[in-house]
Amino acid sequence: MTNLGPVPSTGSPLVASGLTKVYGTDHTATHALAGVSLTVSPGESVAIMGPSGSGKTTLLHCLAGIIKPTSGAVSWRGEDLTTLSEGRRTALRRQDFGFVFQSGQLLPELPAVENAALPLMLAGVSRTEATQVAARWLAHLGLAGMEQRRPGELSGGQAQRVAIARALVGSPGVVFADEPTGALDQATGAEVLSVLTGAVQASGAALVVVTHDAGVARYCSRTVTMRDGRVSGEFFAGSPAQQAPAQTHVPDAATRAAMAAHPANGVPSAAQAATTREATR
Ligand SMILES: Nc1ncnc2c1ncn2[C@@H]1O[C@H](COP(=O)(O)OP(=O)(O)OP(=O)(O)O)[C@@H](O)[C@H]1O
Repeated sequence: MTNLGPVPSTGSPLVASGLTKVYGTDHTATHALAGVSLTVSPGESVAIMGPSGSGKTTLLHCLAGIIKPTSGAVSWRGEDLTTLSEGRRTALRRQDFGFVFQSGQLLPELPAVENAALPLMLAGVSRTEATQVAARWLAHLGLAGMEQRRPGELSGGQAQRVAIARALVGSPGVVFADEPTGALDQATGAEVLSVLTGAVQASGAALVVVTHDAGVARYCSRTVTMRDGRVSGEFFAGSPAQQAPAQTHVPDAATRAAMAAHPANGVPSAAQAATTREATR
């Protein structure tokens, strides 16, 4: 489980069906999800976009088993996350999923390599082995020589690379990223997205990324747009939205913005991503 290297994208998809989520009750009720069905296949990268309040983070949290939907199911490797106990969901999240958030997720007192190694140590891997694997991921992500730096001694982009390493050390089936570039300037954000998608692809995991950044479509195999708690559009890398098997066929503003940012030649390979990293260093 601790080898670093390409892993075949096999296994079962993550399947959400008929998700609804209502926060609060009666007059305070917010219908954050109003019936969302989504399948994330092994190895694919899905960007979730849409206006503020459209339900993107709520969807991500339901898919990842962080919160339970009000109704609907999330099927993963033969289990329905929505029916599991809190303890079992926590264990499954640690074992099968990786997470990258906007910022603030690293422990300030730990060096980069130990921050990246944490999921393995929590899973019972020895400190020596865990830090070796983490160091290999840090090197793969362009941070060789920075293993002993604490988060306060890293730039925002470097800190996000440590967070990406941490999300990947445990060989997760799915990596969930919520606004991973939200705290970064545009150039650094693009670089981090390139690193994130390239590394997740190299690991064989699937990626679900919530973002406001239309440029993210450049790096993902599929973009799903949301509005008012529903999927409002969907398109695939290299395909015009009109040809995609979308749930709604009229692309909304977020879809059009993402399409406009999409290059004609589709998703960059891991090698291209690495080239981008080299070029931007
Ligand atoms: N814990 C909560 N309690 C009550 N309402 C919530 C809670 N979390 C989210 N909401 C509401 O649910 C709706 C969807 O929120 P969500 O955070 O999923 O949207 P989003 O698309 O991710 O927004 P943003 O882009 O601003 O982060 C919003 O109206 C929000 O105010």
